[in-house]
Amino acid sequence: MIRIQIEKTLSGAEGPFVLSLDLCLRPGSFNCIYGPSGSGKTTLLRILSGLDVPDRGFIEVNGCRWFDAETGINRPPQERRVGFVFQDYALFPTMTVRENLGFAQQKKDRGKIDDILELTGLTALSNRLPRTLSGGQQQRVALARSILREPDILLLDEPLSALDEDTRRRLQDEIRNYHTRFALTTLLVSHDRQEVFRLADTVHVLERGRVVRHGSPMEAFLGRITSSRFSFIGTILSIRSADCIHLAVIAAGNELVEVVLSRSDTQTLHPGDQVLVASKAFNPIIRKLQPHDPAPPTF
Ligand SMILES: Nc1ncnc2c1ncn2[C@@H]1O[C@H](COP(=O)(O)OP(=O)(O)OP(=O)(O)O)[C@@H](O)[C@H]1O
Repeated sequence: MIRIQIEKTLSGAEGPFVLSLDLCLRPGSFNCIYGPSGSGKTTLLRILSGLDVPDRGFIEVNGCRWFDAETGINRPPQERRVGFVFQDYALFPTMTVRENLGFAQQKKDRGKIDDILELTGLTALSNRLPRTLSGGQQQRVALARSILREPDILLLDEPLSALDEDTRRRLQDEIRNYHTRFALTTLLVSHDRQEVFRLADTVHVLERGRVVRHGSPMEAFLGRITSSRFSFIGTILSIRSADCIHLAVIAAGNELVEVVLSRSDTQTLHPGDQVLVASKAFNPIIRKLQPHDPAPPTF
């Protein structure tokens, strides 16, 4: 169990505010911190990894205090078993893939590196330098490196946000597989609701340093546990008028859909807005796609 009870005053763009958290992460759980820019998400990850220090509180990992403001305990980063994956990969540019992985190990264990290279599909790339790899391949190396450390907690700070949609999806599946296979306790920071839905068991919605909602992604984002309604979250790409109606083109994952807007919607909605598209009377026909099926049409 990981218990985090901390406070830290931060200097926000609109003045100081307090990052004040009381979180309990179950072993093997996949947790997400979701919130707007500047709400304190990265600071939490920095505090957990020992790169930043809270003003008050404690962090306890599997019964061991990593930080305790009262007793003065503050384990340095190298004594915390943390795997940290950033958006920008943070690989050593002059080291090969294998050397990057070897650097993460305290006791060099070539067999284990071979296993993880195999598992992450990196064996054929093991002697390449990071700059010769695609973004997705580099991030796979960063993930492999963080798993090799056998972390008590895996911290993922918007790890996929620089990648294209297809690569993101593939790596989301891989992250979830590694999380399960290595029985990791994972804390993901993400801006992306679809990513949170795909990956997280529990989401904490952070606003100006405080958790304003938490629960399953369904509970936290939609305020309900189950529903027969059809709904998805997407981003408005454009709004146009055709004859007497207004139409919004909305991107949901890789798909584009066109939705009719009411006149009042056109005054409050703008391109770039994230929206929930829902239909109460939805009676879909559903069929499993086969490998030989053509790609579904986009509208
Ligand atoms: N050590 C610190 N002391 C005081 N203020 C800080 C410190 N570290 C970060 N801040 C401020 O706290 C606020 C939150 O920063 P943080 O990077 O945690 O936000 P975030 O939610 O991760 O944002 P983004 O999504 O844009 O990365 C920012 O205004 C930042 O300038």
